[in-house]
Amino acid sequence: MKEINVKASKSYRILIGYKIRNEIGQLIEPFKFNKVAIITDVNVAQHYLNDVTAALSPHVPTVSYVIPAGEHSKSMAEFERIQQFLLAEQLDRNSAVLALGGGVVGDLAGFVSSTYMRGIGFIQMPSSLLAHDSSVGGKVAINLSNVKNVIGQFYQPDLVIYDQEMLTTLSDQEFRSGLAEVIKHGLIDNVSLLKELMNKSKVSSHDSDFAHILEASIHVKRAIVEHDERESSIRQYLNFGHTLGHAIESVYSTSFVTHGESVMIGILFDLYVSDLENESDSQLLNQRLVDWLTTLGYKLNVTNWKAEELLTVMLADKKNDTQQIALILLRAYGQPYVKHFDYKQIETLLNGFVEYITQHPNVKKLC
Ligand SMILES: NC(=O)c1ccc[n+]([C@@H]2O[C@H](COP(=O)([O-])OP(=O)(O)OC[C@H]3O[C@@H](n4cnc5c(N)ncnc54)[C@H](O)[C@@H]3O)[C@@H](O)[C@H]2O)c1
Ligand SMILES: O=C(O)C(=O)C[C@@H](O)[C@H](O)[C@H](O)COP(=O)(O)O
Ligand SMILES: [Zn+2]
Repeated sequence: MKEINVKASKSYRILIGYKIRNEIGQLIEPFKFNKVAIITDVNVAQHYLNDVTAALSPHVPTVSYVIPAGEHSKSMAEFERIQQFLLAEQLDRNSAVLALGGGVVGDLAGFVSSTYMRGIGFIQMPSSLLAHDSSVGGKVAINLSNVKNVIGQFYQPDLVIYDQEMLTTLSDQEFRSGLAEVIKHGLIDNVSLLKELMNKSKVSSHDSDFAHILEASIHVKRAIVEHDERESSIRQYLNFGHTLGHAIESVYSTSFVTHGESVMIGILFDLYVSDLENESDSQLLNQRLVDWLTTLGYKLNVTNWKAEELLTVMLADKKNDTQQIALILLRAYGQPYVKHFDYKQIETLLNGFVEYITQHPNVKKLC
């Protein structure tokens, strides 16, 4: 079992290993919770709820609540239903919520645990690759209207338990979604991780170097969170690709686009703008990068660019200041900075990007 320690306002351990879901009972014993409510979604429940319940219940009274899978569960309605459940099950301040699932379950269950009785115990058991990002750092949230994560908190977990075996049941599309955040971490902070990834035409959880890649990616997140837990400065870099990415995720939500796939297009947009700002001959957004991402299966264009709707959503981004839209840009790989633009500038940049990406013959359309 590997261990990574996060030193934030609350310090906690991230434990990573094969089949460690079966050890969850012993692992949470030191916390002496009087009851644990497992929150999971239907897909994850089908694979892993029995195992986790069986491992927990000899150690602590355990109840479970299963939500529908998908982003629409990060809602006020689902938030309220879980709060009602905790109340009915008589959880108290010595109890804990255990999020067994991907980023949706983690964000929602984390927000519930941060608000129920003004905050109870919170254990993260990430089940998707993407959740190597979402389970670390304490951002918990739900969506409102079409704006992502607009109601939320910074609420660090007590413990993160990452059973790598659970990644083997992820679909290719969901794996690719999570890999986008790994590539993001490489681009903003760890160029040797990026180089290692770019030498591969396929990334799989069965790869011999996968554990190393996963840990390197978690370390990027850990280090940034430790430095700026509440996003007053460099934590914004973790939002690389997310200004447009979140807008794509919201505007095309009925087309089953994942978070990571949307963010990957947002990353290309941020690189496109970076190149314009840098005025250098070497292009960060280049044919090699586009070809590599296409080989990995990313679809980097959309059929019908709804520029006005995307811009409206971008205007509600949490990084904005007085209607100035923030983008995370790179001076070079591994050298991020933040720059604000007005609506008209972003509109022009987006039109230019659409023209650029549409010229690439092999680029597929996400939706
Ligand atoms: N809090 C943060 O710091 C942070 C970071 C990144 C993303 N996010 C949020 O995370 C969410 C995306 O997370 P996600 O991609 O994990 O989505 P998700 O939780 O919806 O999981 C993706 C899909 O995979 C299924 N799944 C999960 N684990 C599985 C497994 N082991 N086997 C089979 N199926 C499995 C789920 O049921 C779901 O259908 C978005 O809402 C995003 O905003 C939050
Ligand atoms: O942890 C962070 O900080 C991030 O920005 C990580 C992102 O990958 C993640 O999608 C996060 O949920 C975005 O947060 P938001 O504050 O932009 O809603
Ligand atoms: Zn993200």
